[in-house]
Amino acid sequence: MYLKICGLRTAEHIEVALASGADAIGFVMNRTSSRRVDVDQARRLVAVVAGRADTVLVVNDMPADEAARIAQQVGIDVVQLHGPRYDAAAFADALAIVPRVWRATSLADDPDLSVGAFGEEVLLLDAPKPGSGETWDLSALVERAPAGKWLLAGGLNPDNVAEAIATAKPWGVDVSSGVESAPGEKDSFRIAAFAAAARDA
Ligand SMILES: O=C(O)c1ccccc1NCC(=O)[C@H](O)[C@H](O)COP(=O)(O)O
Repeated sequence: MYLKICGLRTAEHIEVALASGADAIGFVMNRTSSRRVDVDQARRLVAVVAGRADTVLVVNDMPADEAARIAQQVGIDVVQLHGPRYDAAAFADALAIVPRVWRATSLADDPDLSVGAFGEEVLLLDAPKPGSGETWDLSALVERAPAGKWLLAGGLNPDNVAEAIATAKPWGVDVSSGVESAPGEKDSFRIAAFAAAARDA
């Protein structure tokens, strides 16, 4: 079970996530997010990860090519284009700069659940409002879960992730709010508990 912990902003919580078995560390560059980091912060945090996991730049209000250039500049492995504003041309713009792009969407926004539809390496299926901690009805996935590398996200937490995995049978999971003690404030114990619950699912 591939595990992404998203919205990290401190070396302390990156180390906890890595020690807990995280395969990916997400950094958010969204103007209004409580988890946002700037380019200099991202550069420093990438150095903390030091190749021990995939690093992911998460954007939804920035042009795809700008996000790709930032990722290339600071050494982030993956660009996660989040939401319906990113069409096939946007993915092509990003892929012309970096080799690894992920597509994040919701069932409401995009009925095309085929991994790779826009050249993405991984498809992330999320609640309609990203980073909100809101859960969504996974029953629609029981018959329509995609084949290949896809991440389940949206309102996951240490208490519900095992059931979510059993229901949707994803390739991996992604979490942000569910491992926080307050908006933007990651909680080491919840990170470890989430990772253990996902691993044991
Ligand atoms: O996390 C954010 O603040 C955010 C803001 C704007 C666009 C995307 C954002 N996060 C994307 C992610 O990959 C989150 O991990 C995912 O939406 C799950 O979030 P949560 O429901 O809080 O676990």
